[in-house]
Amino acid sequence: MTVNTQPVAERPDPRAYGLPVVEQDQIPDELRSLVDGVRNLVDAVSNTEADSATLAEADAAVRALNDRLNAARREVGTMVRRTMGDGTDEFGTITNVVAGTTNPAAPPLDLEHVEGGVQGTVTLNTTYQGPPGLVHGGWIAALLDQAVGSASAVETSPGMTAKLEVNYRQPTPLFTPLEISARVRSTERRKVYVTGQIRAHGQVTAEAEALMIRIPMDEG
Ligand SMILES: CCCCCCCC/C=C\CCCCCCCC(=O)SCCNC(=O)CCNC(=O)[C@H](O)C(C)(C)COP(=O)(O)OP(=O)(O)OC[C@H]1O[C@@H](n2cnc3c(N)ncnc32)[C@H](O)[C@@H]1OP(=O)(O)O
Repeated sequence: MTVNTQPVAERPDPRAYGLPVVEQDQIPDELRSLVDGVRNLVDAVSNTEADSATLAEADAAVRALNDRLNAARREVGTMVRRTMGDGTDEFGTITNVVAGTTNPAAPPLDLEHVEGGVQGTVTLNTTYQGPPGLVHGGWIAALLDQAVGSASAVETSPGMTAKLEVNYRQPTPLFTPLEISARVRSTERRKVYVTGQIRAHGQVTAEAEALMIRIPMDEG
């Protein structure tokens, strides 16, 4: 197996695949604020014990807003280009369910490029609950999938997850800063082997081994 974690200079431009690209810093502040507000709304709706009249009023207001916002929608597959801490660019779908900038269903996860991979911190509320007070195992896998995919993309080039094995070592708590990290371990042709971890209070709660397959490019 060849070990080569040097960044690949040639990166696919999503525009070449017919996908629109939005620059991260061109997303209006009003939209960022709305995303944050709706994230809080999801948490509020999930946990409310408000009376029926209040619920009916909120329901009508939300439905009216849906109609207004749906009057102008982005294309499915719209990508966002963002700069990861050290100046490295990353493309991702703007609605990516784990890290999409405009997706209120995505936890506010910003991964930064570090030597050999990525890392970031996220705190999850009850929207991501599985067992009482704990993060759902599917979301733990989703966070790790995003981290290994992102590490592979910035250290080599973008790809798809072919295999993801998750070990759940300890319960992962809600309302606690979680450190997410991933490192590229080795590469072999289009195969990229990546490991990932989630830590709470410095202890590993979940870890993953993944195989990413890079999107084929003109490299023989
Ligand atoms: C277009 C846009 C351009 C811009 C791009 C920007 C993108 C964003 C970038 C960055 C952000 C990153 C954040 C994302 C994170 C989340 C990722 C996900 O959730 S991905 C969704 C879940 N995964 C799937 O749905 C995959 C479904 N499977 C497939 O599509 C195929 O099976 C695929 C692509 C994985 C492989 O298919 P093949 O036809 O391309 O490749 P073959 O020729 O079969 O395999 C190549 C090598 O890999 C091995 N391989 C393939 N699959 C394997 C497996 N499951 N286990 C072991 N080896 C496998 C093969 O044995 C072969 O190895 P040998 O080079 O011959 O040694």
